[in-house]
Amino acid sequence: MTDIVYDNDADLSIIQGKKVAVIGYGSQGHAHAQNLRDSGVEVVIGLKEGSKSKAKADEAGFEVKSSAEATEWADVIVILAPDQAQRDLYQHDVAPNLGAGKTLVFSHGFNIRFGLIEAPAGVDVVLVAPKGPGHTVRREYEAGRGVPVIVAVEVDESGKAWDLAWSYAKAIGGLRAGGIKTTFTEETETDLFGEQAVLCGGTSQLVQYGFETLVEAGYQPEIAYFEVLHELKLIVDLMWEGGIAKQRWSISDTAEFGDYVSGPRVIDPHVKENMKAVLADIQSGAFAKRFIDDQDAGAPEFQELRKKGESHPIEKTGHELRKLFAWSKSEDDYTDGQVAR
Ligand SMILES: NC(=O)C1=CN([C@@H]2O[C@H](COP(=O)(O)OP(=O)(O)OC[C@H]3O[C@@H](n4cnc5c(N)ncnc54)[C@H](OP(=O)(O)O)[C@@H]3O)[C@@H](O)[C@H]2O)C=CC1
Ligand SMILES: CC[C@](O)(C(C)=O)C(=O)O
Ligand SMILES: [Mg+2]
Ligand SMILES: [Mg+2]
Repeated sequence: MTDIVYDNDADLSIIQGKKVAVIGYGSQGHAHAQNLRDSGVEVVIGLKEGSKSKAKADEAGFEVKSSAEATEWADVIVILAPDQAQRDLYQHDVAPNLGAGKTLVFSHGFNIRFGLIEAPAGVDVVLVAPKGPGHTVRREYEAGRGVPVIVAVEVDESGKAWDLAWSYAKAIGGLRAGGIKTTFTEETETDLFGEQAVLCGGTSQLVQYGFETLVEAGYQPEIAYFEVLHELKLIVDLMWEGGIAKQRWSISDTAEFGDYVSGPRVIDPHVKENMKAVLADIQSGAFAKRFIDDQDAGAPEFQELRKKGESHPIEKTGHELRKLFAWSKSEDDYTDGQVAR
């Protein structure tokens, strides 16, 4: 069994003794910044000129500097801008202000693994990657729990990079759930695979096909939505609590038998071959190149795919239905006022 690191194995005072700049105040950025601060760490936020996020960081009571000033001020610089923005941000604002003895922290290894960022000599480079969305990282911390983290050290010039990384992981709440050692390569490739093949890409496509199949057969879209999307969370919650076995224990025997006979008809062995092809594109760098080249060109492919996803009929059905839930809060709270985003 892999060693799992918990709160008692890490020294919080290490990160409490550092000045930390969190660059980016989005999903991960706001969560790391607020959890660090609640753990007694001195934090400033680094943002670009005219940033839309500045108001939120101000409202939360943080000092906001330019990314360059924040990097110059800090001992520990946490790069939590979007992956596609990190290369330019690093070149223009971070690198010129990175003195020896500082530490760079990432939450995803993309830019290091694919050679888009190369830290200078004298700088430690570490990864503390929560295995969950940033808003959950904050929510769990506030609830006295945490989201598991995986932790890596790419460069350990100081000889103290691991101690600092575990201390940081503890401060954001990750070691309440547990931390596992990894490498930048393992984190990057498994994270990209998980989100593309199963968690985001695979699941979204499965749900859309399920919805389309029922609606095209003449069933009501609202009932199709409940069946393939709403209830998915309730089923996955059981898997999360006790594995696939607990989910199968809770459902009816009819559902369990259908699971065994029809699951492999839908997700047949070709799907595993497709997954292997997706993994190969991640490992070779083909996916990273496609993503970054598109971003460099103004993201035409990304924008077109996003628009197509947003206009799928399941989004309209879901938007209307969720408004009717008694516990529903405005979707504007987490979509910046836009439907489905
Ligand atoms: N989202 C998640 O839950 C997870 C993300 N990660 C990793 O965490 C990192 C951050 O991702 P995520 O939180 O999704 O990012 P977001 O897209 O939520 O980050 C947006 C933030 O970055 C700011 N930003 C954008 N460009 C720059 C720039 N050039 N300089 C400074 N700030 C900038 C934005 O400012 P503005 O408002 O002005 O645009 C905003 O504050 C990535 O490496 C990602 O892979 C890892 C695990 C999970
Ligand atoms: C599953 C998507 C993710 O990898 C995450 C929330 O962990 C991401 O990049 O946002
Ligand atoms: Mg990811
Ligand atoms: Mg992830």
